[in-house]
Amino acid sequence: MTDARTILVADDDRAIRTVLSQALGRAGYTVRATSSAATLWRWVEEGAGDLVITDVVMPDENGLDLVPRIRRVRPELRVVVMSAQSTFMTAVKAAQRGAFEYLPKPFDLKELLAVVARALTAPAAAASAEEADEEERLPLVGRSPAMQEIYRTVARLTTTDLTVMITGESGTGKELVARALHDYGRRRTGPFVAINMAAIPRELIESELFGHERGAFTGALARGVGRFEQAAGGTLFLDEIGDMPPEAQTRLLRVLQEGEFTTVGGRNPIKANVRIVAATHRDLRQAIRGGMFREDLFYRLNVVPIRLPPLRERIEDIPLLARHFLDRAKTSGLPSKQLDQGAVDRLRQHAWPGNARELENLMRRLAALYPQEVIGADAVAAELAEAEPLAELELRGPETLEQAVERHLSSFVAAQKDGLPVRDLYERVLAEVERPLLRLALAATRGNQIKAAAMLGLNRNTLRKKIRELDLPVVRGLS
Ligand SMILES: Nc1ncnc2c1ncn2[C@@H]1O[C@H](COP(=O)(O)OP(=O)(O)OP(=O)(O)O)[C@@H](O)[C@H]1O
Repeated sequence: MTDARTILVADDDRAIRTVLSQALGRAGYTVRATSSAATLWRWVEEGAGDLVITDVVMPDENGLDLVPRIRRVRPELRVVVMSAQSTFMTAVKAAQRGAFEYLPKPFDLKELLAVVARALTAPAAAASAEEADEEERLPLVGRSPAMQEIYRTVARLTTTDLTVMITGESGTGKELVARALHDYGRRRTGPFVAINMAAIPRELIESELFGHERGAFTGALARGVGRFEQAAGGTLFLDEIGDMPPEAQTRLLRVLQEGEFTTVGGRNPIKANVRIVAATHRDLRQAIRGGMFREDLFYRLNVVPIRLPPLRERIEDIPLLARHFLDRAKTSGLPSKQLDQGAVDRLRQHAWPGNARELENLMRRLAALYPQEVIGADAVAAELAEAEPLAELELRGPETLEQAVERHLSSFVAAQKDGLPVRDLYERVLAEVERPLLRLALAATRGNQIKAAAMLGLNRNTLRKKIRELDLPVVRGLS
């Protein structure tokens, strides 16, 4: 190492200044620490320091506001922002204003030292500090360490166009993260176009994605613009990518490799100008092993993976999320409600197989159905029990669903003479289960597909597709 690098630290908390000075000093750096933004600014203007570490909330000025000013006068001077207000917006603002890194407090000293080392050695980027004064509307809620990690990743990605693959169980917020990547990213002035692979008939996916020429197939009466073209200059969100049929996968791979595409039935290549964000609740590695998903496409899409943890792995987020969903319910016209401590405790005990979406639906139901303003544990327990008839059903009765299915299947297999039964057995058996299940859900909700989808824990588009595939009668106007 050449002569010691100097680090400027600004934080109004003396304890933090001491800890940082000691840790950085031990690591061989020279440290100048102050409690005020004004002093930090003076040092910066004087040309002192090789790196800045600043807190956000200081008595005289907000550390985040200082970042673009520092970047303007000394573009080479990197700034690391620390904050105890570890919300999504702090992370995003820090990134958008040109901070090198954002550290939610409390942080680990080892992590801090690693960030400092990177900040002092990373090659200069051509990033420009851009100020965006978006209102404090939090698109993503939750302060668990797992969500903090996601905020940091999303924030870092707002200054790039890298392809992102979001995985997570249904209802964990994959679409929300995709939107945040767009809304706070470089392409935010362009369109955000979403396409759900599970909701479109397989034979139409390619034309939906890439468009088609007039007469390209029966029914193609006019030229159709595909989502790739619609999303030009913006973001294309490929939802349920694990459900993409093989031919479409091959075509998508080619587009990603070559940066251009042709419409179905067309000849002239069109330049692709989209940022791709893909999402799936499936285990794609398993799909690859099973020959259902192309490995080369997976690696093209999985440039930056983001894994959204299920809600049961971050129960500390439940109170904040519940509050957030009650507020949302109120904005959409439902009465204002609060949860008492018992209700919150009851929420924490639930397993949340439907994740944030299940919690959101529950909060809407509570807001809509319960007259009292403060909701207690009993109401929550009653609604949770109501929402779980299937789980209970399986435990009750002389025969479980699984046993019944097994009994039917065994006699079916035994009836096959040489032991090797018909083709498509898997699909056929699943359809046998899906058909009555969907029929029941539709009957119970009097044909209301939105409610039936919520009851089943399915995406509305997925339900619609299944109704079509299984040829179920659609009864309208009942509700
Ligand atoms: N961290 C969060 N903060 C606030 N709202 C959230 C959060 N996570 C999820 N939600 C809300 O929960 C609902 C479900 O989220 P979303 O549709 O993004 O899930 P998903 O993972 O895409 O689900 P699926 O795989 O079933 O399509 C949405 O209404 C979303 O706004």
